[in-house]
Amino acid sequence: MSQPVVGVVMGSNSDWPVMCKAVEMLEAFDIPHEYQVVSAHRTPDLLFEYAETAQDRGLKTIIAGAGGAAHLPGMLAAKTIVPVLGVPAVSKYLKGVDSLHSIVQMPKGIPVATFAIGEAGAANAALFAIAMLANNDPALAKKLQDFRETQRQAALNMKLPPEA
Ligand SMILES: Nc1c(C(=O)O)ncn1[C@@H]1O[C@H](COP(=O)(O)O)[C@@H](O)[C@H]1O
Repeated sequence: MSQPVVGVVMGSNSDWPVMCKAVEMLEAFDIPHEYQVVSAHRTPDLLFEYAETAQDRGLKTIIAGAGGAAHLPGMLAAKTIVPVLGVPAVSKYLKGVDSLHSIVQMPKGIPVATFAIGEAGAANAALFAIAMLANNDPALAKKLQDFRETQRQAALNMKLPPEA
């Protein structure tokens, strides 16, 4: 795959069941991407290096997922002007509401675009990154329109009650 334009990072490999939904979406749209564990708490030096090199390495967006005291997206945003899309991971005890509140309440001046808790948030963060890339890529814009159309048809074809 060519040089990554979207970076997907997560605080722990325990976030993978959520964050793989972002990776799967990027793969479905053939977006060059990379993914790895980066933690503001456990690997702060790596976080700084990741953020400081992101723009020069060609990343156009970073999707960052973390749970609990989810400082990863905000600290990345503090260190780079590459747009950061935050995904609240589902946490064990507070079910991701803690992650959501940690990510969404950024101080004025350092934005993190915050998505829904869990799998839908991860998939939507990837779709949002794709939509931003599609602004300058007509072929990708067409793919995104086709995706919407497929989804629309699937909803129109839904039967009630749902089949088992
Ligand atoms: N929130 C963060 C950060 C961070 O914000 O940098 N680093 C790890 N974590 C989170 O800790 C949770 C538990 O991690 P473990 O399962 O490894 O104990 C994960 O959801 C991770 O995102």
